[in-house]
Amino acid sequence: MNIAIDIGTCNTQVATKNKGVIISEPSVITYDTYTNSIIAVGDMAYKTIGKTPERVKATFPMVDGAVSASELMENMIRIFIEKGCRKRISMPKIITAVPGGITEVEKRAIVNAISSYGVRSVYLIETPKASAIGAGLDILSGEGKLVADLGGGTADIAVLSLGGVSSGISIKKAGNEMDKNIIKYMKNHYNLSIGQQMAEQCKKEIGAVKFVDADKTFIMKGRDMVSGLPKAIEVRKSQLIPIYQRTMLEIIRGIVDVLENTPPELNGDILKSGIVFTGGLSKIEGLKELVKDYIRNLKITIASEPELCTIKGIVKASQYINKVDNNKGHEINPLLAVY
Ligand SMILES: Nc1ncnc2c1ncn2[C@@H]1O[C@H](COP(=O)(O)OP(=O)(O)OP(=O)(O)O)[C@@H](O)[C@H]1O
Repeated sequence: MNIAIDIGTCNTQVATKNKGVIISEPSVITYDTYTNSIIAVGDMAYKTIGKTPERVKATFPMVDGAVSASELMENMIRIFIEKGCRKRISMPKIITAVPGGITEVEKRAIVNAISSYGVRSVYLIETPKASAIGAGLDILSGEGKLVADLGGGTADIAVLSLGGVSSGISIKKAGNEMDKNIIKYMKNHYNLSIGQQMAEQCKKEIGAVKFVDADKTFIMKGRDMVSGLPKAIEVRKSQLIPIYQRTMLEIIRGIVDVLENTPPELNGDILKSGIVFTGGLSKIEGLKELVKDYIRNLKITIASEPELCTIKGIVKASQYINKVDNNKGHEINPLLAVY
Protein backbone atom coordinates (compact mmCIF):
# COMPACT_ATOMS: atom_id res chain seq x y z
CA MET A 1 0.00 0.00 0.00
CA ASN A 2 1.22 3.53 -0.82
CA ILE A 3 0.54 6.31 1.68
CA ALA A 4 1.09 9.99 0.88
CA ILE A 5 1.87 12.29 3.78
CA ASP A 6 2.57 16.03 3.92
CA ILE A 7 3.95 16.99 7.33
CA GLY A 8 3.71 20.78 7.35
CA THR A 9 4.87 23.24 9.98
CA CYS A 10 1.19 24.02 10.73
CA ASN A 11 -0.86 21.22 9.19
CA THR A 12 -0.42 17.56 8.27
CA GLN A 13 -2.32 15.71 5.58
CA VAL A 14 -2.44 11.98 4.93
CA ALA A 15 -3.89 10.57 1.70
CA THR A 16 -4.13 7.41 -0.36
CA LYS A 17 -4.81 7.09 -4.09
CA ASN A 18 -8.16 5.36 -3.58
CA LYS A 19 -9.54 7.34 -0.66
CA GLY A 20 -8.03 10.81 -1.29
CA VAL A 21 -7.24 13.00 1.74
CA ILE A 22 -8.06 11.01 4.90
CA ILE A 23 -6.41 13.29 7.49
CA SER A 24 -6.03 17.08 7.46
CA GLU A 25 -5.23 18.32 10.95
CA PRO A 26 -2.84 20.71 12.71
CA SER A 27 0.71 19.31 13.23
CA VAL A 28 0.39 19.52 17.03
CA ILE A 29 0.93 16.96 19.77
CA THR A 30 0.11 17.42 23.45
CA TYR A 31 1.97 15.26 25.98
CA ASP A 32 2.66 14.85 29.68
CA THR A 33 6.27 15.92 30.35
CA TYR A 34 6.51 13.69 33.47
CA THR A 35 5.29 10.41 31.96
CA ASN A 36 5.89 11.21 28.25
CA SER A 37 2.39 9.89 27.51
CA ILE A 38 0.51 11.40 24.56
CA ILE A 39 -2.63 13.30 25.54
CA ALA A 40 -3.89 14.60 22.19
CA VAL A 41 -2.84 14.94 18.54
CA GLY A 42 -4.06 17.16 15.69
CA ASP A 43 -7.36 19.06 16.06
CA MET A 44 -7.74 18.12 19.74
CA ALA A 45 -4.12 19.09 20.52
CA TYR A 46 -4.48 22.45 18.72
CA LYS A 47 -7.31 23.36 21.12
CA THR A 48 -4.97 22.82 24.08
CA ILE A 49 -2.29 25.33 22.94
CA GLY A 50 -1.72 27.96 25.62
CA LYS A 51 -4.18 26.26 27.98
CA THR A 52 -2.10 23.34 29.30
CA PRO A 53 -1.17 22.92 32.98
CA GLU A 54 2.52 23.12 33.88
CA ARG A 55 3.43 19.46 33.35
CA VAL A 56 1.60 19.21 30.01
CA LYS A 57 3.06 20.65 26.79
CA ALA A 58 1.51 21.24 23.36
CA THR A 59 4.20 21.23 20.65
CA PHE A 60 4.56 21.56 16.89
CA PRO A 61 7.23 18.86 16.14
CA MET A 62 8.01 20.43 12.75
CA VAL A 63 9.51 23.93 12.87
CA ASP A 64 10.17 25.91 9.68
CA GLY A 65 10.13 22.74 7.58
CA ALA A 66 12.60 20.80 9.79
CA VAL A 67 12.03 18.17 12.53
CA SER A 68 12.48 19.78 15.95
CA ALA A 69 11.26 16.95 18.22
CA SER A 70 11.92 13.55 16.63
CA GLU A 71 10.17 11.25 19.10
CA LEU A 72 7.03 13.39 19.15
CA MET A 73 7.14 13.55 15.37
CA GLU A 74 7.29 9.73 15.16
CA ASN A 75 4.27 9.45 17.45
CA MET A 76 2.32 12.07 15.52
CA ILE A 77 2.95 10.32 12.18
CA ARG A 78 1.94 6.91 13.60
CA ILE A 79 -1.26 8.25 15.18
CA PHE A 80 -2.28 10.16 12.02
CA ILE A 81 -1.68 7.15 9.72
CA GLU A 82 -3.57 4.77 12.00
CA LYS A 83 -6.44 7.23 12.48
CA GLY A 84 -6.71 7.89 8.72
CA CYS A 85 -6.43 4.21 7.68
CA ARG A 86 -8.42 3.00 10.74
CA LYS A 87 -5.82 0.27 11.40
CA ARG A 88 -2.10 -0.38 11.51
CA ILE A 89 -0.74 -0.72 7.96
CA SER A 90 1.95 -3.33 7.48
CA MET A 91 5.12 -2.12 5.72
CA PRO A 92 3.61 0.59 3.49
CA LYS A 93 5.58 2.59 0.94
CA ILE A 94 5.39 6.21 2.07
CA ILE A 95 5.84 9.23 -0.15
CA THR A 96 6.31 12.67 1.39
CA ALA A 97 7.31 16.22 0.45
CA VAL A 98 10.36 18.09 1.78
CA PRO A 99 11.13 21.82 1.41
CA GLY A 100 13.40 22.81 -1.48
CA GLY A 101 17.07 23.30 -0.49
CA ILE A 102 16.75 20.99 2.53
CA THR A 103 20.08 19.72 3.94
CA GLU A 104 21.01 16.02 3.99
CA VAL A 105 20.73 16.03 7.82
CA GLU A 106 17.24 17.57 7.74
CA LYS A 107 16.19 15.09 5.05
CA ARG A 108 17.48 12.17 7.16
CA ALA A 109 15.57 13.40 10.22
CA ILE A 110 12.27 13.34 8.27
CA VAL A 111 13.04 9.93 6.72
CA ASN A 112 13.98 8.47 10.14
CA ALA A 113 10.80 9.77 11.76
CA ILE A 114 8.69 8.18 9.01
CA SER A 115 10.74 4.95 8.94
CA SER A 116 10.09 4.39 12.65
CA TYR A 117 6.53 3.42 11.60
CA GLY A 118 7.96 0.30 9.96
CA VAL A 119 7.93 1.01 6.23
CA ARG A 120 9.19 -0.68 3.08
CA SER A 121 10.65 2.54 1.64
CA VAL A 122 10.31 6.32 1.91
CA TYR A 123 10.15 8.39 -1.30
CA LEU A 124 10.78 12.13 -1.28
CA ILE A 125 9.61 14.90 -3.58
CA GLU A 126 10.36 18.61 -3.17
CA THR A 127 7.38 20.64 -1.90
CA PRO A 128 7.20 23.13 -4.82
CA LYS A 129 7.18 20.23 -7.31
CA ALA A 130 4.40 18.41 -5.43
CA SER A 131 2.31 21.55 -5.03
CA ALA A 132 2.73 22.42 -8.73
CA ILE A 133 1.54 18.92 -9.72
CA GLY A 134 -1.35 19.27 -7.26
CA ALA A 135 -2.28 22.60 -8.82
CA GLY A 136 -2.56 20.83 -12.17
CA LEU A 137 0.69 22.06 -13.78
CA ASP A 138 2.62 19.80 -16.16
CA ILE A 139 6.11 20.03 -14.67
CA LEU A 140 7.61 17.28 -16.83
CA SER A 141 7.43 19.32 -20.03
CA GLY A 142 10.34 21.53 -21.03
CA GLU A 143 8.17 24.61 -20.53
CA GLY A 144 9.20 26.48 -17.37
CA LYS A 145 6.60 26.96 -14.61
CA LEU A 146 6.91 29.27 -11.60
CA VAL A 147 5.26 28.13 -8.38
CA ALA A 148 5.23 29.75 -4.93
CA ASP A 149 4.00 27.55 -2.06
CA LEU A 150 3.19 29.78 0.93
CA GLY A 151 2.76 27.80 4.15
CA GLY A 152 3.10 28.39 7.88
CA GLY A 153 6.86 28.11 8.36
CA THR A 154 8.25 28.35 4.84
CA ALA A 155 7.64 29.95 1.46
CA ASP A 156 8.98 27.59 -1.23
CA ILE A 157 9.50 29.28 -4.59
CA ALA A 158 10.76 27.41 -7.66
CA VAL A 159 11.00 27.48 -11.43
CA LEU A 160 10.32 23.94 -12.62
CA SER A 161 11.17 22.35 -15.95
CA LEU A 162 11.62 18.74 -17.16
CA GLY A 163 10.63 17.41 -13.73
CA GLY A 164 13.40 19.32 -11.93
CA VAL A 165 13.98 22.59 -10.09
CA SER A 166 15.81 25.02 -12.38
CA SER A 167 16.09 27.77 -9.77
CA GLY A 168 14.47 28.07 -6.39
CA ILE A 169 14.57 29.38 -2.86
CA SER A 170 13.01 28.33 0.45
CA ILE A 171 12.37 31.33 2.72
CA LYS A 172 11.79 30.58 6.39
CA LYS A 173 9.20 33.34 6.67
CA ALA A 174 5.49 32.80 6.07
CA GLY A 175 2.21 32.61 8.01
CA ASN A 176 3.77 31.92 11.43
CA GLU A 177 5.98 34.98 11.20
CA MET A 178 2.91 37.12 10.43
CA ASP A 179 1.23 35.75 13.58
CA LYS A 180 4.35 36.49 15.67
CA ASN A 181 4.44 40.07 14.35
CA ILE A 182 0.76 40.56 15.28
CA ILE A 183 1.45 39.26 18.82
CA LYS A 184 4.32 41.81 19.10
CA TYR A 185 2.13 44.62 17.72
CA MET A 186 -0.65 43.96 20.25
CA LYS A 187 1.94 43.95 23.07
CA ASN A 188 3.59 47.19 21.96
CA HIS A 189 0.45 49.17 21.06
CA TYR A 190 -2.16 47.92 23.53
CA ASN A 191 -0.20 46.19 26.32
CA LEU A 192 -2.27 43.17 25.37
CA SER A 193 -0.71 39.71 25.52
CA ILE A 194 -2.47 37.39 23.04
CA GLY A 195 -1.88 33.73 22.19
CA GLN A 196 -0.76 32.09 18.96
CA GLN A 197 -4.26 30.76 18.20
CA MET A 198 -5.86 34.21 18.59
CA ALA A 199 -3.26 35.68 16.20
CA GLU A 200 -3.86 32.95 13.61
CA GLN A 201 -7.64 33.30 13.88
CA CYS A 202 -7.28 37.05 13.29
CA LYS A 203 -5.15 36.43 10.16
CA LYS A 204 -7.67 33.94 8.77
CA GLU A 205 -10.66 36.23 9.46
CA ILE A 206 -9.43 39.72 8.60
CA GLY A 207 -5.81 39.29 7.45
CA ALA A 208 -4.95 41.19 4.25
CA VAL A 209 -1.73 42.25 2.52
CA LYS A 210 -3.47 44.96 0.48
CA PHE A 211 -6.73 46.81 0.95
CA VAL A 212 -9.16 45.49 -1.68
CA ASP A 213 -12.42 45.02 0.18
CA ALA A 214 -14.47 46.75 2.90
CA ASP A 215 -12.77 47.31 6.27
CA LYS A 216 -13.57 44.66 8.90
CA THR A 217 -12.89 44.36 12.61
CA PHE A 218 -11.75 41.58 14.91
CA ILE A 219 -11.91 41.38 18.70
CA MET A 220 -8.52 40.39 20.14
CA LYS A 221 -8.87 38.72 23.54
CA GLY A 222 -5.95 38.32 25.91
CA ARG A 223 -4.36 39.54 29.14
CA ASP A 224 -3.71 43.17 30.02
CA MET A 225 0.03 43.27 30.70
CA VAL A 226 -0.33 46.10 33.23
CA SER A 227 -3.31 44.97 35.33
CA GLY A 228 -2.92 41.24 34.61
CA LEU A 229 -6.68 41.05 33.96
CA PRO A 230 -8.49 39.67 30.89
CA LYS A 231 -9.03 42.36 28.22
CA ALA A 232 -10.52 42.62 24.70
CA ILE A 233 -9.48 45.13 22.03
CA GLU A 234 -11.16 45.70 18.68
CA VAL A 235 -8.70 45.99 15.76
CA ARG A 236 -9.41 47.02 12.15
CA LYS A 237 -8.24 45.09 9.09
CA SER A 238 -6.75 48.27 7.58
CA GLN A 239 -4.51 48.95 10.60
CA LEU A 240 -2.96 45.45 10.43
CA ILE A 241 -2.21 45.45 6.67
CA PRO A 242 1.32 46.95 7.05
CA ILE A 243 2.24 44.13 9.48
CA TYR A 244 1.08 41.32 7.17
CA GLN A 245 2.62 43.14 4.20
CA ARG A 246 6.10 43.13 5.75
CA THR A 247 6.41 39.32 5.52
CA MET A 248 4.72 39.14 2.11
CA LEU A 249 7.09 41.75 0.66
CA GLU A 250 10.06 39.57 1.68
CA ILE A 251 8.42 36.63 -0.10
CA ILE A 252 7.84 38.77 -3.22
CA ARG A 253 11.52 39.82 -3.10
CA GLY A 254 12.34 36.08 -3.06
CA ILE A 255 10.20 35.52 -6.17
CA VAL A 256 12.04 38.33 -7.98
CA ASP A 257 15.41 36.80 -6.93
CA VAL A 258 14.35 33.42 -8.34
CA LEU A 259 13.30 35.05 -11.63
CA GLU A 260 16.64 36.86 -11.82
CA ASN A 261 18.46 33.52 -11.46
CA THR A 262 16.33 31.77 -14.09
CA PRO A 263 17.78 31.14 -17.58
CA PRO A 264 16.29 33.55 -20.18
CA GLU A 265 14.54 30.76 -22.16
CA LEU A 266 12.59 29.67 -19.09
CA ASN A 267 11.78 33.33 -18.28
CA GLY A 268 10.14 33.46 -21.73
CA ASP A 269 7.93 30.48 -20.76
CA ILE A 270 6.98 32.07 -17.45
CA LEU A 271 5.89 35.20 -19.30
CA LYS A 272 3.22 32.93 -20.81
CA SER A 273 2.27 30.78 -17.80
CA GLY A 274 2.73 33.34 -14.98
CA ILE A 275 3.03 32.57 -11.25
CA VAL A 276 0.90 29.95 -9.51
CA PHE A 277 0.44 30.35 -5.75
CA THR A 278 -0.31 27.32 -3.55
CA GLY A 279 -0.30 26.71 0.25
CA GLY A 280 -2.70 27.93 2.94
CA LEU A 281 -1.24 31.43 3.16
CA SER A 282 -2.18 32.04 -0.52
CA LYS A 283 -5.72 32.56 0.77
CA ILE A 284 -4.79 35.85 2.44
CA GLU A 285 -6.74 38.79 1.02
CA GLY A 286 -4.99 41.12 -1.42
CA LEU A 287 -2.19 38.69 -2.41
CA LYS A 288 -2.83 38.95 -6.16
CA GLU A 289 -3.11 42.75 -5.98
CA LEU A 290 0.11 43.19 -3.96
CA VAL A 291 2.14 40.88 -6.22
CA LYS A 292 0.84 42.77 -9.29
CA ASP A 293 2.29 46.02 -7.85
CA TYR A 294 5.81 44.53 -7.90
CA ILE A 295 5.72 41.99 -10.74
CA ARG A 296 3.59 43.76 -13.31
CA ASN A 297 3.81 41.67 -16.46
CA LEU A 298 3.04 38.18 -15.12
CA LYS A 299 -0.32 36.48 -14.83
CA ILE A 300 -1.04 35.54 -11.20
CA THR A 301 -3.10 32.48 -10.31
CA ILE A 302 -4.12 31.30 -6.85
CA ALA A 303 -4.68 27.54 -7.07
CA SER A 304 -8.03 26.21 -5.94
CA GLU A 305 -7.92 24.66 -2.44
CA PRO A 306 -4.30 25.90 -2.20
CA GLU A 307 -3.73 24.26 1.20
CA LEU A 308 -4.32 20.82 -0.37
CA CYS A 309 -2.13 21.21 -3.48
CA THR A 310 0.96 19.58 -1.93
CA ILE A 311 -0.85 16.46 -0.71
CA LYS A 312 -2.77 16.12 -4.00
CA GLY A 313 0.54 16.42 -5.86
CA ILE A 314 2.22 13.81 -3.64
CA VAL A 315 -0.61 11.38 -4.39
CA LYS A 316 -0.26 12.02 -8.14
CA ALA A 317 3.54 11.66 -7.94
CA SER A 318 3.15 8.24 -6.29
CA GLN A 319 2.60 6.84 -9.81
CA TYR A 320 6.38 7.24 -10.30
CA ILE A 321 7.20 4.91 -7.39
CA ASN A 322 7.07 1.86 -9.68
CA LYS A 323 9.41 3.49 -12.19
CA VAL A 324 11.94 4.16 -9.43
CA ASP A 325 11.53 0.62 -8.05
CA ASN A 326 11.99 -0.89 -11.51
CA ASN A 327 15.19 1.07 -11.94
CA LYS A 328 13.87 3.13 -14.82
CA GLY A 329 15.88 6.00 -13.37
CA HIS A 330 16.79 7.27 -16.83
CA GLU A 331 13.16 8.31 -17.51
CA ILE A 332 12.07 11.75 -16.32
CA ASN A 333 10.35 11.51 -12.96
CA PRO A 334 9.78 14.15 -10.29
CA LEU A 335 10.85 12.11 -7.25
CA LEU A 336 13.92 13.40 -5.46
CA ALA A 337 15.17 10.30 -3.64
CA VAL A 338 14.25 6.94 -2.17
CA TYR A 339 15.39 5.62 1.22
N1 LIG B 1 -7.87 32.08 4.96
C1 LIG B 1 -6.60 32.27 5.32
N2 LIG B 1 -6.07 33.51 5.34
C2 LIG B 1 -4.79 33.71 5.71
N3 LIG B 1 -3.94 32.72 6.09
C3 LIG B 1 -4.42 31.47 6.08
C4 LIG B 1 -5.76 31.16 5.69
N4 LIG B 1 -5.94 29.81 5.79
C5 LIG B 1 -4.76 29.30 6.22
N5 LIG B 1 -3.85 30.28 6.39
C6 LIG B 1 -2.46 30.17 6.87
O1 LIG B 1 -1.74 29.27 6.06
C7 LIG B 1 -0.69 28.70 6.83
C8 LIG B 1 -0.73 27.20 6.73
O2 LIG B 1 -0.62 26.80 5.38
P1 LIG B 1 -0.22 25.29 5.00
O3 LIG B 1 -1.16 24.36 5.67
O4 LIG B 1 -0.09 25.24 3.52
O5 LIG B 1 1.21 25.24 5.70
P2 LIG B 1 2.07 24.02 6.21
O6 LIG B 1 2.17 23.02 5.08
O7 LIG B 1 1.60 23.51 7.50
O8 LIG B 1 3.46 24.76 6.44
P3 LIG B 1 4.85 24.63 5.71
O9 LIG B 1 4.55 24.45 4.24
O10 LIG B 1 5.55 25.90 6.02
O11 LIG B 1 5.52 23.45 6.33
C9 LIG B 1 -0.92 29.14 8.27
O12 LIG B 1 -0.07 30.23 8.58
C10 LIG B 1 -2.38 29.55 8.25
O13 LIG B 1 -2.69 30.48 9.27
